[in-house]
Amino acid sequence: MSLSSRRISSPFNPMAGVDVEALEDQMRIAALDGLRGYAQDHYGTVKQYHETEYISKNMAAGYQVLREPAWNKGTSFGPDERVSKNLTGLIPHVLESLETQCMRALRMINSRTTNVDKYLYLSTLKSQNIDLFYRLLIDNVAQMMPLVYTPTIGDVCLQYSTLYTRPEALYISIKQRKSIATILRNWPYPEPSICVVTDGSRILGLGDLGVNGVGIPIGKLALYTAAAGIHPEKTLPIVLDCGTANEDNLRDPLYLGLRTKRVSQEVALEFMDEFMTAVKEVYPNMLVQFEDFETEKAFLYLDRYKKEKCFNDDIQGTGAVVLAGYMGAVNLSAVPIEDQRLVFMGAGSAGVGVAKQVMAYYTSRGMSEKQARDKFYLVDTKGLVTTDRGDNLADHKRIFARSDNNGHQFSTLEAVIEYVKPTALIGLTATFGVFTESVVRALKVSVDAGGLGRRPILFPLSNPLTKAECTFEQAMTWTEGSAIFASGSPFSPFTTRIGDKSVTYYPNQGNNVYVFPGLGLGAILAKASRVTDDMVYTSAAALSGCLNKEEIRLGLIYPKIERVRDASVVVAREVMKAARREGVSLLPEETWVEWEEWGDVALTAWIKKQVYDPRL
Ligand SMILES: NC(=O)C1=CN([C@@H]2O[C@H](COP(=O)(O)OP(=O)(O)OC[C@H]3O[C@@H](n4cnc5c(N)ncnc54)[C@H](O)[C@@H]3O)[C@@H](O)[C@H]2O)C=CC1
Ligand SMILES: CC(=O)C(=O)O
Ligand SMILES: [Mg+2]
Repeated sequence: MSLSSRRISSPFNPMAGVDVEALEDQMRIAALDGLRGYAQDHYGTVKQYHETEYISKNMAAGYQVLREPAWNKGTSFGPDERVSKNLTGLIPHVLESLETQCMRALRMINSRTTNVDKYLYLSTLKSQNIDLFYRLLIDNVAQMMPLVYTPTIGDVCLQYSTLYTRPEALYISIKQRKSIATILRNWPYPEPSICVVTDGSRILGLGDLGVNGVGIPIGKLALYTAAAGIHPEKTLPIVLDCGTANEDNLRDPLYLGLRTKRVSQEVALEFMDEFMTAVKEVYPNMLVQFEDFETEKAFLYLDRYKKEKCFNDDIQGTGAVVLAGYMGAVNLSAVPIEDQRLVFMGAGSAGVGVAKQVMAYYTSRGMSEKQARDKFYLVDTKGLVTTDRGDNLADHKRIFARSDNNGHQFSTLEAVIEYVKPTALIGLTATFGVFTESVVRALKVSVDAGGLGRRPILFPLSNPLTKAECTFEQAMTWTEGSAIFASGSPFSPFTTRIGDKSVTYYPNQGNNVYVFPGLGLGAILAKASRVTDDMVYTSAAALSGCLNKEEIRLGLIYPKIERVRDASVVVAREVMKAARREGVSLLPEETWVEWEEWGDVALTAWIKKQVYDPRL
């Protein structure tokens, strides 16, 4: 037996044959078990002895400046600042531009072999130098966004118990429900403008991840800053810990959340009421984005708090972004909008949210609600959603339940396609591969039957990539390149040979990142007292008009991701105007009168002046 295994081999030793390392591991865990519990293991109020004090940037000096990520400029501190802040000698003598620092960071990222490692590097950078992190993200958004957001963030959430090194959010456990206001006040940056909150119950398509879902609010808020320029100090990620149904997490000794089953919906609702009350008390102007709550809670909270300053990204943000893409796709498809028949695979928060937005578009074009609803066929795990299917339909599905099926039920997607002959297929199931070859080919056949040159709309929108209903390559291969394609997470372009020619197809990313940053920015800048349906709808219409000539030439339906910041400004501007129309903007009337005189160009310029754009 090798010495290095540290297995005790002497026959006289009572520990003979014992693997010491394994034993030490067990002992470590046992020791931890003794400690394991919660800092505050009761439901009482936490006493706070003093208010959080915000240190002023101008007062800080030396190491304190370098350690505060919002103040640290690394090697870009100029000579005067180095003197006034006592930094001389604490950093290398060289003076570098932000761009040079970005080059170093890029080189580091490119040297890492896994995406999670790249994420970890970026996350460390964010905790050291916020301006550098955001400059890098903004200038390299196509490369960085998949690292800080879907798909990598999905892996990060799955491994969060192990990857955790430092807090980046507020963690509010249901055990601390009497202290929510105190916890909110402990956030180190004053007066946040926007929070993204989840209870981790449906993280992307990965299910219930409990507090490990916190990566999603962190990632979404990084995009609020990168894609819309909301100042990073004004963003607040929050995870509400209500327990989890995730057995892997419950078993993992490193899991950071409550080690209990998820509390009942009734208790979760009381907790949510307390949370929303505390938010109103502590940060009355803060916009709340609900994110990745499981279906029933998502709809319930959106309805319950509709008079508050909040919106649900999965229902409304996704609805708006897919509507925007659909508007463009209809034009490319050569199928008149009246002839479009849409099959939705997945009838949850996103599926129904999208169907409702598209329906609003139809009714805005003069169709009656019934005529509009007739265009939609929703499918869930039990098949086509019908009024007489025999199960107890969840409330959110009822509006789209078909009653024209003459008693027939359709339990598979193939059967639905055969029956409906759709022109568009939208996937929001969180299930990889449900758009099989036969499904996609059947979609193409039903579209081809309508006439030459018609193109199917195919949106496998589930996240992350491991949950996509089909890949881009599959979509292009099975439709001979004719599908108008959008996916939730980014696919690479696909190049193939047709005869002796090489042809490259370009995918679209149909992700709510094209909407929520601009919607949030618009609501904040307009000082909207709430987010109305019209503001959400307007965000879709605004986004659909954002394509430039090159994007139109390439047959895209969304702006390239490199232009997401331009799109967000347009979305924000139109959302602001919608807030005014709807009477929810609390800006003084004179301001609006002035803007109306100036027009869109001036309002756009004003928005651009308000936003964060790290340049030293
Ligand atoms: N691209 C984007 O911007 C967005 C994408 N999503 C993605 O959409 C997916 C679903 O999200 P939610 O609607 O919030 O989840 P959900 O849990 O509310 O809904 C899922 C729906 O899919 C159905 N379903 C599941 N497996 C199925 C199968 N094999 N066949 C037919 N139906 C099936 C369920 O019955 C349910 O109706 C997730 O993967 C999420 O990441 C969500 C929001 C935005
Ligand atoms: C993109 C997003 O919000 C989701 O997949 O849940
Ligand atoms: Mg989401």
